[in-house]
Amino acid sequence: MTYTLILLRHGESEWNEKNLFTGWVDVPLNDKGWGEAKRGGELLKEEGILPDVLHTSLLRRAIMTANLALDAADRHWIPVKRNWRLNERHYGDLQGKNKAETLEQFGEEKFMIWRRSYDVPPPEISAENTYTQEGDPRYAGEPIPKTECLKDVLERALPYWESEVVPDLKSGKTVMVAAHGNSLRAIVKHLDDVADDAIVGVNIPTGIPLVYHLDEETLKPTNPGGTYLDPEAAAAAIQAVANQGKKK
Ligand SMILES: O=C(O)[C@@H](CO)OP(=O)(O)O
Repeated sequence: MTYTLILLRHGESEWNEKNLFTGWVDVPLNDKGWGEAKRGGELLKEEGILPDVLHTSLLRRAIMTANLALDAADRHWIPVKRNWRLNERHYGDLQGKNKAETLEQFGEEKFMIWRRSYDVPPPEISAENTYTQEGDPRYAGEPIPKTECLKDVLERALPYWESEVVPDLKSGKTVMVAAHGNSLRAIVKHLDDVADDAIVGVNIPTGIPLVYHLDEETLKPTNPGGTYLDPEAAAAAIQAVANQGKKK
């Protein structure tokens, strides 16, 4: 027997469109993102892969994507758990900065290390930065990072995975996790045992459900890498995410 897990990255956001580093900044979906989210839900319905429980981050682009997708799949009524541990990677001082301009300013090597390396975080955000999350009530009593590398994201996402997601999977529920490019890369790294230096090449497209079937004993995928419900669209979108530094 296998358990079913659906990973869904939020649809395109206003800052994805503007090519800005986003991180914990709570930006809304754009019109394209709304469409992607609905389409994601339609794909779930067409394939008959229907979530029984939803886990989301505390950011509206993931929350709205899940709402729109579940509505399209007639699963708007399922229980929801939200947690900051599923938030996007905190992008430190890069939050709000243009990706192409950052690449130009610092060069491709540093840009790629900050963006995709496993264990090198971008520079820390200062308390005066407009895009700090200090004082945001949704994080009251929680440690707000000043920056994070993917390793940090994995270390804070894993306790939530183990304590909240795994029990839902083990109870036989089809679990949907609606989150972000880098928090989902962390989960994919964990599931697929992706090596630290290979995770640099993993990009997650917006709004296309990625379905994993997990062995009931090991919780490891019987379909390594997962299965995108629209593989053609996913391949094109993965390339677009990889190229993001290159467009203004
Ligand atoms: O800006 C961000 O927060 C993330 C996801 O959109 O970007 P990147 O793909 O560059 O890590």
